[in-house]
Amino acid sequence: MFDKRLLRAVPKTKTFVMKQVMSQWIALLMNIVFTIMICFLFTFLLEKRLEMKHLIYVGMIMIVILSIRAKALKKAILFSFEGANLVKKILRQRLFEKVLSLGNHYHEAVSTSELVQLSVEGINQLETYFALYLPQLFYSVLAPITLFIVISFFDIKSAFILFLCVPLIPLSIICVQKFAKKLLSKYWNSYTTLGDSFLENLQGLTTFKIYQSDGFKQRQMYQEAQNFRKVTMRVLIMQLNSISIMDIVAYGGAGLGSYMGISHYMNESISLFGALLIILLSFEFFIPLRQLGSFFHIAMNGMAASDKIFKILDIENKHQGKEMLKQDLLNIEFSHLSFQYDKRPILKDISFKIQAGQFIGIVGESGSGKSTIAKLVMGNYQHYDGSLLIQNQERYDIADTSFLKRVMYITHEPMIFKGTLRDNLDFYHQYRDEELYLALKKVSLNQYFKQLEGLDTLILEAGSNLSGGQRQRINLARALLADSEIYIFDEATSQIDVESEENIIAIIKELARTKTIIMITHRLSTVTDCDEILVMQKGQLIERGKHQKLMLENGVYQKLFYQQKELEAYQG
Ligand SMILES: Nc1ncnc2c1ncn2[C@@H]1O[C@H](COP(=O)(O)OP(=O)(O)OP(=O)(O)O)[C@@H](O)[C@H]1O
Repeated sequence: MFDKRLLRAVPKTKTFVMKQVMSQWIALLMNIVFTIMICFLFTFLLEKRLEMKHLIYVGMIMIVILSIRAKALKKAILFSFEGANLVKKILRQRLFEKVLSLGNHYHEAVSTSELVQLSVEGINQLETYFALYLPQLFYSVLAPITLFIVISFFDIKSAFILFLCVPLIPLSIICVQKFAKKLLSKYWNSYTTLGDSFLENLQGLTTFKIYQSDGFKQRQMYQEAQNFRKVTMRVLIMQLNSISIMDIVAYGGAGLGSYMGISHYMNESISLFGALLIILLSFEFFIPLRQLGSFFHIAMNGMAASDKIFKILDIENKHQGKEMLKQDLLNIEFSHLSFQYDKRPILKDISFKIQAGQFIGIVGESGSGKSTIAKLVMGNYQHYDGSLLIQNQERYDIADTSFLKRVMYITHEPMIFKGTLRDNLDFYHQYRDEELYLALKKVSLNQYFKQLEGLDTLILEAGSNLSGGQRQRINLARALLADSEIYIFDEATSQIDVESEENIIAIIKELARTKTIIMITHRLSTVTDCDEILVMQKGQLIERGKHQKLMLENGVYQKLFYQQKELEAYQG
């Protein structure tokens, strides 16, 4: 009935649960005393023995009892709130740390939308598990035992019968649990699938509109939404049915208790006071378990989410390199390196060396493995054969923190955030305005932004108020400010206007005088000045050398170069 792993995941929560149970128990004791006082008053009233002094004493005791009860309940709510907050904080932190440890390739293990749904709604649902269900579970054991002891002083038979009925509720919960677990797992799958499609369809809405397939996508999503609705309804039906069974047990049991109290009074085996107490307390007997049943269904939903959360937490971490790089310049050496994605060979026996300060071009047909080379250098993948050395140390042994602050990876998808231009250029607000303007000048954007609000110009989400070229130039200005040792440009000039492309290529060539540059590109005309060009084909390094040398070789590079020249002349 409770998930040990969840408890182990947040051990500190035990204290809050225990404190909450104790507060609820104190409230129950006060309830019992309150009921005894009521029974006392009624008995005296019915037996015509009630006097003013009784009313005053009982009234005073009741005020004290009610104030203690209110305080205990307030404390219980407070502990529940604090415990829930702790659980949410710790679980979200653990998920966040997990994603960080998986690195920038976390989405290969878990989709972003699933992660968002689990860390927001999934963990919220777990709040009910820790704050309501778990304390109620312990309280539901403690409360009937306490009531059993109290009632047994007046009528041991009734106490036993009531006590025997109590396990019927947990039994019905256990019966439902197995079925509910499967159903809730389906519910979460359907929920995250819908979330994935929603996010993807929203992002691709313009593309669907252009291809006039938005109607088709809408129908697909409608179907997924219908599936989600159906499974939600099945969950609700299951919950309602199970609550109805628990109600029958609870009210049936309380009715039985009342009947026992009355019949034992009628055959004079108990006093009027005892009979009244049994009738009133027999309802108390079942309330905690009945409430447990209601919490159980919401908690089950949280438990289903927790299965998914643990699945993410269980993903094997990337090997964390610990070696720190020396201050010396960084050389990169691939030696007989082979790499596979899902057993599909992508790079085959690659060997080359990049000396610090060199300008290297990597070219080749689409899908030949160029970006994979860059990603291996960035440490995104570690399961390669052969070796990849940086300063003569294996890449996977090097601490990312030590390497990544000395290398910059610029792709054709610049990440631009909502905020000011300054926020986008300078995340930590560490540069002076002159430095920021100098970087903007290098990418020919200073005049443009000066006409607007300068560094305070507001940039919309994903840079939607900028052109593709402007976005990439801001990205480049940010990279220039970082003043890294190695710059990797991966198709950084594709998908932008000619003016921006020329500007960026000129900057890269200027940068190549002082930095190590790896330029991955389709456009061979941009790598003619390189110290070495690596030509890739189907995962193999088939040609290498300077432009002039490769042009004399009558190979793939030369062929590609002339093909592109011809195409450019035709377009021009
Ligand atoms: N995450 C991935 N999982 C599985 N296969 C992948 C993954 N990323 C890339 N690939 C495959 O690896 C091969 C090499 O991809 P890579 O991106 O390195 O090629 P590329 O030469 O940079 O291509 P392009 O010039 O089109 O960018 C491709 O066949 C691609 O389908």
